[in-house]
Amino acid sequence: MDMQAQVPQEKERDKVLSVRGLTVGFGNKIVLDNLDLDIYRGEILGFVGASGAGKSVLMRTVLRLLPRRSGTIEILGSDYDTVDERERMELDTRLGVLFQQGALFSALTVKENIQLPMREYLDLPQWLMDELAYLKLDLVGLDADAGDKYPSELSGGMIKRAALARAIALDPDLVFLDEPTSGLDPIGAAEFDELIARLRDTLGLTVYMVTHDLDSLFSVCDRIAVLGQKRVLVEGSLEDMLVCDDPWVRSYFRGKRARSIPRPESPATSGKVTD
Ligand SMILES: Nc1ncnc2c1ncn2[C@@H]1O[C@H](COP(=O)(O)OP(=O)(O)OP(=O)(O)O)[C@@H](O)[C@H]1O
Repeated sequence: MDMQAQVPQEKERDKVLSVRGLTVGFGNKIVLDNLDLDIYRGEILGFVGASGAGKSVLMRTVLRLLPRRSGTIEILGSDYDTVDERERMELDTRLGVLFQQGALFSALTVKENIQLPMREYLDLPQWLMDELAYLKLDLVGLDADAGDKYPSELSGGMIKRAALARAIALDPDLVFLDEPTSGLDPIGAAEFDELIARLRDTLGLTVYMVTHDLDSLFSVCDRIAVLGQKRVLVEGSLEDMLVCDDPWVRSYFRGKRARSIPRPESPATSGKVTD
């Protein structure tokens, strides 16, 4: 038998999220119109776009926090609309989220915040949830002591790390990070970027990162998608962004702010601008 014939020459990359024809609006205002987006396993996707373009709306819609007018959303190959309630809960556990302000509950300790998703979705004894919470704290570079503190007792950087620990509480496949480095000083932001890259490497996480932070885009993102004109206007590598002729992309990646950031050696092909 010809074994060669059984091995696909080019296996399609594993999609963790696939959005097709997504339209979202509020009243008369359409924010996203017929948008398509894929995220592949193990990548860090940086998602950028002008303020008000709809980055948060897209993230919240994918998380089912906002209704959509049309379109399909597949998580790990399953369509939310066609699975039953049990499978939907299972899919929810495969996603982790870090909202922009950290969004920890102020009346709960860090450990209790991390354990919230465990209480909601799993049925585990307290001692095991404690062990897991300490494991997550360690993974995000926080000491065990931080577990007993309240959010108000933490620095901004520690709050981000604690919120990340909660986002990975259920060992998700895909984490959504909404401007994770906003409010951090450049060193804190660079350390947080390194942490995200490390978690991707050690846990095999896939990361969807909404960001305005050019340093993050230049240092940790494998692929960049730009939201504009109510859809994904252009997607590709950083090199693709640097040679893209769209005016917003050009001023964002090649404007004054970007000048001090080291450029890759050789820009490759032009970014894929979608119709
Ligand atoms: N719940 C809502 N009701 C009505 N309009 C909304 C709602 N949420 C968002 N919008 C509108 O949708 C548009 C996109 O908002 P969104 O917050 O997604 O932008 P963004 O790209 O995340 O911006 P930024 O970078 O400033 O955070 C804005 O015009 C906003 O006013």
